[in-house]
Order: sequence, then C-alpha cells, then structure tokens
Amino acid sequence: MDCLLPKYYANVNLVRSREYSDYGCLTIPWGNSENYDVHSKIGRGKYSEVYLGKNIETRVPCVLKILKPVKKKKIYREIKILQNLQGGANIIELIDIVRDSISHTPSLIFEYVNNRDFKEFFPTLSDFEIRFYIYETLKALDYSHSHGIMHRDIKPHNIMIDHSIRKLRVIDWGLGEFYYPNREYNVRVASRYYKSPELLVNDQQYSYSLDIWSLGVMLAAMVFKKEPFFRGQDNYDQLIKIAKVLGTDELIAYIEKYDLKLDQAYDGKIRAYEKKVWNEFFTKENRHLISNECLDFLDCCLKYDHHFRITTKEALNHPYLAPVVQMYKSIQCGECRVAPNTPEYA
Ligand SMILES: Brc1nc2nc[nH]c2c(Br)c1Br
Repeated sequence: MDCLLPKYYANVNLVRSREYSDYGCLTIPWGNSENYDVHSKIGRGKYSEVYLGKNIETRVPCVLKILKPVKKKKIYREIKILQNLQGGANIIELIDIVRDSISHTPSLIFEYVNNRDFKEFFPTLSDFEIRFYIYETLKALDYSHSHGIMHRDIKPHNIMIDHSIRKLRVIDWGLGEFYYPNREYNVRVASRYYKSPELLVNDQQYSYSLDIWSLGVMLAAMVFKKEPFFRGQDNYDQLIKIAKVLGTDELIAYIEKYDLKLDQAYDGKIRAYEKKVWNEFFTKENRHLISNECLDFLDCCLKYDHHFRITTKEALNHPYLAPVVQMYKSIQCGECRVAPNTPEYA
C-alpha cells in the first residue's frame, strides 16, 4: 500500500530548518521565579500541577504550570512547541519559563484565562455559540497543523474559554509532536474518551487528523448534550462504544484495508453493530442545536479511516461554520450595529 500522506502540511517540517523541530538542543531563556506569587491550585494532571498566580510587579494574573519531574526530552518538546506556536490564533501565550526554586523543575508561566468548568458552561451554549467556539478551536488547530505540529490531547479540559469576552485558548501542548511523513508514533496519547480509532487499533502512522477526531467527539457531546459522547470503560471498550454508533462494517473495512491487527482482547467482543443514524440521539433538549450541516460536519470528522477525515482548512470552510465566517465578514465591513462581544450579538 503506497503511503497515504495527509492532504495538507505533510512536509512542513522537512522544508524548515532542522532546528525548528529538533527539541533536543533548546536554549531556554530562564526567567526569575521570584517575579511570581503563587496563589490557588486550579488544576492538576499526570504531568503537572497548575496554579493561579500573579506577577508581583504588575499584579497581572497568570497561570503557573509546575511540571512534574518527567523526561527532560518531553519538557523540552512542550517548550519548543509552545515557542514555535507563540502568536498563533488562539494559542495559549507562554509568558515565561522559570525554574521552581524548591523543586528545580521548570515551571511554565501562561496568560490567565477566566475559564468556567465546561461541564457547567457547555450546556448553556446556543447553536451559534457552539459553532463559534468550534471555529475558534479550528483556528488554533489549523495554525498548529500548518506549523507541522499535532496537539494529540484535544478535549474540553484543554480548551479554555472566557465567555464574557468570547476568548478561547487551546492549552496543554505537553502531548504535542512534530509530524513527519511515514513516521510511526506512540498510540498512547490523547485522553480515553477522545482517542481516535487509529490509536485504539495501534495504527502508528497517524497524523494531524487525530485532532479532528477529538474535535468531532467534543462537538457531538455539545450538540447532543451527551458528555462524554463515547464513554469507554477502558481503551478496548472505547473502540466498542465507537463501533456501537459508527457500525462495525466500516471499522472492519478500515482494519482490513491497512492490514491492521486487532488486539486479541477484542476477540468475540466486536459483534456486528449497525451504524446508527444521528436522529437516534435527538431529544427535545438538544434539537435546537442540531442541523443538517452539523450532522454532515460530524460525519466528516468522525471517520474511522484518518486519511479521509476533513482537514482543519476544509473544516473552516464547511457550511456548518458559515454563520461564523459571515459574522466575521460583517464585522470587517463594519455592518454590525451592536458591539461584537455583547450577548445581543451572538
Ligand atoms: Br495554561 C492553563 N492551564 C490551566 N489548567 C487549569 N486551568 C488553566 C488555565 Br485558566 C490555563 Br490559562
């Protein structure tokens, strides 16, 4: 099977200098940890503890991500990716890198986003607001992919939104990686509910489209008001839950096409599941969020075969997001009569 390369951005890291993606040798412009006050803990993950803090001099709030002692290479990769993406649309701003005076592990200082827990916030969103935040997330992913970088952990926990100013930032690039054609990648990435089929069937030659699957799963949860949309009990059950919705036929077709081997843990577990039709998920609570273009957008993102998934650039031009594109055009031409970031506007 000749290798199927991504439609876009397949060679961006080949045409750049080696230094761009070589995070082995990294010069870190260390800042001074004395410049920051640490206040309350606002998050913790496998690889870090996250605190709200302030710049002592300017009193400006910031976020301190204190990295747990992991392989230096992984820390350098996250820093290099953040440095390469700085200034990109909706990419979280890295303000400083300091060495924690006690633990001596690096701490990353980020801009603060007044984010609300997505489990409370997402259910309050209108049809347009969901389209708007999917569009804003795609801007960050298109910027990242066009710079040769996969995020590999897209999920609501890593999308910070300050709704009062319609500000969205994609955070936690700790699982990010540089894309190279034909390279085999670790499939133990992303968070279970957002893992794509290629990760679950050990198809290591994946690419940017892993992020599009995760975005599609997030969107399905938002429009059908079913969080998470695929709730696997473990990585094996995760694929079963996907097959129960998307059907077994297309899964088997994908596996056979690339001669992938299903882990024996699946033996006898993958019964023949019919592909569901989306209207099986319609309820009176979610009906106002669903449209034909939304369902088509979901079909384009949630394809088993990652080679055929919609790309970020195509997704930004999909009819589902046309109302957002139209809104931006009307702002640019000064047509709008109310301030764009007021509730009346959205
Ligand atoms: Br970066 C960053 N990481 C976080 N983890 C929890 N809340 C967070 C915020 Br707000 C930012 Br900004």
